[in-house]
Amino acid sequence: MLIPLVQGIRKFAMSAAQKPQIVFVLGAPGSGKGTICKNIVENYKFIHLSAGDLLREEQNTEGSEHGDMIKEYIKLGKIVPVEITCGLLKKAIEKSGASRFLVDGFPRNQNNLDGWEKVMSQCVDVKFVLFLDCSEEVCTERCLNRGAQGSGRTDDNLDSLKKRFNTYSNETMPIIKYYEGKGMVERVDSNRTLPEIFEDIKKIFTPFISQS
Ligand SMILES: Nc1ncnc2c1ncn2[C@@H]1O[C@H](COP(=O)(O)OP(=O)(O)OP(=O)(O)O)[C@@H](O)[C@H]1O
Ligand SMILES: Nc1ccn([C@@H]2O[C@H](COP(=O)(O)O)[C@@H](O)[C@H]2O)c(=O)n1
Repeated sequence: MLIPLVQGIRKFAMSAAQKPQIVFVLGAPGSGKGTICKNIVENYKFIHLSAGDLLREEQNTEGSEHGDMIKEYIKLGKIVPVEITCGLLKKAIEKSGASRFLVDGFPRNQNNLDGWEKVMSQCVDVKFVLFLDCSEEVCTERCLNRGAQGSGRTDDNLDSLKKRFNTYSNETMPIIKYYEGKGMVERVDSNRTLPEIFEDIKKIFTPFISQS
């Protein structure tokens, strides 16, 4: 049975001023989402929630009814149904009780977005999308290096990466464009070195924190 998303929603209902603030972090596989989120957490008061990490954790949880399905989806670079992913995110947000979250790798497709809006839009405040824009060539090299360095990920190989990039272009880019249309995207060129990227991150997050 899928995790019931509405479970506990009453407990989670809050006044507008108290709603947790969410920044979505999107970009191609290997664009640096996890690395840059870590840097943001070190410098600003955010909790980092990676949808991919939560799914990998669920996949490895003994007795999980979704484990086998998640394993298959990850290897094929396919997007897991939102009931599972949003359920994991919601549970982590509620459990943390923090006020600011970086939600990394979500929403990845229209199903993710619809499921999130249905269940979360009343309880949280999505502030903007941090879009890490990076070429496929650079991203592929980074993921293959990560695999060679022993990431242990089943999808850091050329075959899975091709599929992950197809999913990114066909399903995730339209979501980024949707948020762009709403004037909610902060784009950072993440082909560059980490110090260069962190300079841009500072320019986005310092004013955001001081205004919010
Ligand atoms: N700007 C950068 N320059 C060089 N290497 C980088 C840079 N950013 C990230 N890396 C390295 O590239 C690899 C992928 O980075 P990271 O895991 O942060 O990407 P990601 O977008 O979270 O990937 P995924 O979507 O596959 O989980 C890591 O090994 C990381 O150390
Ligand atoms: N919203 C999401 C996020 C991730 N997945 C699956 O996990 C894989 C790895 O994600 P990373 O963010 O760690 O690269 C991804 O390719 C998907 O299979 C998902 O289904 N939904």
